[in-house]
Amino acid sequence: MTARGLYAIYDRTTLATDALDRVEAVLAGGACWLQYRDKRDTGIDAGLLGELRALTRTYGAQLIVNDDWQLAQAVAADGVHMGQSDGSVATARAALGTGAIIGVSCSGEIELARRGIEQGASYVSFGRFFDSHTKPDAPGADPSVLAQARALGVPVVAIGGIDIDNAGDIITAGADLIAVSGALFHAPDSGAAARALCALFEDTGSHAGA
Ligand SMILES: Cc1ncc(COP(=O)(O)OP(=O)(O)O)c(N)n1
Ligand SMILES: Cc1ncsc1CCOP(=O)(O)O
Repeated sequence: MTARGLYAIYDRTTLATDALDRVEAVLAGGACWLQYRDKRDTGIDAGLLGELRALTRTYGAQLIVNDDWQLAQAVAADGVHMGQSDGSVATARAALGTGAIIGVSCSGEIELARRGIEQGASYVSFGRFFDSHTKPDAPGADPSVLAQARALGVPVVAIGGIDIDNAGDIITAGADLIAVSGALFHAPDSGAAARALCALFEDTGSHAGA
């Protein structure tokens, strides 16, 4: 499993339609992980999740469900992303098993990352690093936390307002994966945006402190 590259956040909340053509373009453009995030109160769209599962399999990408490990299990996703108020990481790990990807939100706090890993998290996510239209009220983080987090021994994810102009700096600062929503799914050409972000990983081989 690749744990370096583009982690696409498919935020159904901010899209007017399913935009599955954009999902496919982003996966064809090289995204290695895709997260399903939906903060609407419209109930679970099993058909949509089935489409995401099929598309990620076609392109060899990992499917991650935000917030809800039971839903991740029900749709045979590869993992779950858990915020600090989404329940126990240890419980999710026990239910999903050792092979599941489990991520935890750490804002800008290395101590949250340590605690998440102790409980079974397999990656840690920091941010928001820049202004985000998707989640404007997310707490901010300083990029220096990414270099610190590399010592923890799990993939380090960066999120929040990342786009083609700032992603290189965030990768250089220590991110293994850049989690991106708006700059992919609200771009004029989602496939071109994905290809450009993925290409940064070829150009940016080394990390701060590595
Ligand atoms: C990769 C990644 N990192 C952080 C978040 C934020 O998750 P959470 O804290 O659960 O907040 P919401 O996304 O639920 O608003 C994420 N989704 N993905
Ligand atoms: C879910 C989330 N958590 C912190 S920032 C963010 C939004 C990411 O989306 P964008 O790439 O559009 O800022």
